[in-house]
Amino acid sequence: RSPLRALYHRVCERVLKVLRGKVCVRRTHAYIFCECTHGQAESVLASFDLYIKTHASFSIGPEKGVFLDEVVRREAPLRVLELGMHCGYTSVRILRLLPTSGTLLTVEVDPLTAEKGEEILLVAGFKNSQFQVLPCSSAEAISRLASHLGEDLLDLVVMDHDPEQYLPDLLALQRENLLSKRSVLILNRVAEAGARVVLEYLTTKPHDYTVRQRFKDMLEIRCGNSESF
Ligand SMILES: C[S@@+](CC[C@H](N)C(=O)[O-])C[C@H]1O[C@@H](n2cnc3c(N)ncnc32)[C@H](O)[C@@H]1O
Repeated sequence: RSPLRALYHRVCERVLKVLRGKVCVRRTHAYIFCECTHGQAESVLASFDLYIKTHASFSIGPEKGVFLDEVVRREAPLRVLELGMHCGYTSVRILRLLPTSGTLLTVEVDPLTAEKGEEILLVAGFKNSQFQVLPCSSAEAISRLASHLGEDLLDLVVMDHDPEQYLPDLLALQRENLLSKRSVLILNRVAEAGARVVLEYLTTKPHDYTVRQRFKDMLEIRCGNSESF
């Protein structure tokens, strides 16, 4: 495709995105459900990636997705908590890379979104033994988490729900003793004003948290200082 034609396509995609307006959970779900090959996680992700070119979306998208993939591959986490599932894009990315005995607990406050997101995880071919959707607020989910995890601790926590909740939820995870010195946190949308307090907090705790890497407005944070890596 010539550079001029590629530019024309990008402009058309942008225009369509603006004309179609706000993020719509039902529309996203219907598109993915119809376009993807059922049972194939990669096809579900490809459909999401196509959809977000021409529709408003909350999905982290393929670039930050690759950053997240790299962390999941490296850490091979057994217990993962995701706060803010939305339609399940990030959940599918994580689930497809988990070790066989790995499980994902994913939290979504909006009941309709939680239902539609769960359907997408099933469409992608994952089983209820691999994931659980908690249709409640992050605060409620964290207060009940110990009963889901038993003796286990969280290896990976992905926060992409409400940046104003990142700090209260991190403090709640600490209070409930759900994190270890090897836990990894991924925080998305840290450029938003609401995330400022959590970033300030992290800088006051250099022995407890280390920012390991950043991609755009997504951060990887390791619990513990760099000597414990
Ligand atoms: C930006 S979207 C997440 C997108 C997702 N990471 C992806 O890539 O598909 C944020 C989601 O978090 C949910 N949410 C917002 N506040 C929440 C809270 N306090 N607890 C749980 N979910 C919340 C919203 O309803 C929304 O679906």
